Amino acid sequence: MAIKTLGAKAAAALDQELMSTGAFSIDQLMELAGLAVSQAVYRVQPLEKGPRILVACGPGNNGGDGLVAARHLFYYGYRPTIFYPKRSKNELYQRLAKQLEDIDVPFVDDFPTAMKSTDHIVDAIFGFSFSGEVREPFPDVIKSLQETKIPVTSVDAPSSWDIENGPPKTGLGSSFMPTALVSLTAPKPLVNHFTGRHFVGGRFVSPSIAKKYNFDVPPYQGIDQVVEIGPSEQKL
Ligand SMILES: NC(=O)C1=CN([C@@H]2O[C@H](COP(=O)(O)OP(=O)(O)OC[C@H]3O[C@@H](n4cnc5c(N)ncnc54)[C@H](O)[C@@H]3O)[C@@H](O)[C@H]2O)[C@H](O)CC1
Ligand SMILES: [K+]
Repeated sequence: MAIKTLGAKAAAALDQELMSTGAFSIDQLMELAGLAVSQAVYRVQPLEKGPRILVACGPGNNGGDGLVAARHLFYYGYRPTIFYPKRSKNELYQRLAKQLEDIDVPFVDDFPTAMKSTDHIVDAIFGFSFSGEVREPFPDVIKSLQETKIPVTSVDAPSSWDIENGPPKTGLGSSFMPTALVSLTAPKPLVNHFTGRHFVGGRFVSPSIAKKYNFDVPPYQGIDQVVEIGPSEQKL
């Protein structure tokens, strides 16, 4: 089965549709997206492989997914730490951060130092609204992600990759290949350049919406919020 992809504009339109005619709130979508990410991390980084998870959060909804995933991971028994250098004033993100502070999940300012004592990294910096050159304060973070040997799970997109065209041809991000990627709702065209473990999550898309946007709802099993897509299915 070949997987169909969803471009950046279509992904944003689909999000809007879920929140308008679909009657979902952003909180609901983000909670389900973050839950899916936490389940993918549980598979890539089982607790016995090390419980310390550093979650790098960007300023938008991709970062919000990271905050939600960190909370679920805490309740699974992991020890998350949050790097969240550009905190949004939006009330939703403030509540997500407070929920983590209330369970004593640490927020750190120094990413390279935090990397020295983690077993896994979640890249929730940029998702489908990323474009152009990476701006401050994130270039150093992307550089660290592309150089590290610590496994990285990226949320929706490897941060710094172009949503349609994948990694930059040269320079920052050009050799960033995360261990795992969790595509939310549907894979974006960048997956054609991705060679790691690929999960699809976001088990809230109705059959009619999937049909309208011309992608397949993956075969979720049981109570799973993610499906791992095999290499043969990656090829378009
Ligand atoms: N469909 C779903 O299943 C859901 C997906 N969700 C997640 O939401 C993101 C998309 O969120 P959005 O807020 O639109 O944008 P991003 O988080 O990707 O980034 C926007 C943020 O980043 C800044 N920015 C953009 N480009 C740059 C740059 N070159 N340098 C620095 N900063 C940049 C921009 O200014 C914004 O502040 C999607 O991928 C999913 O992860 C939702 O949770 C809902 C359900
Ligand atoms: K990301």
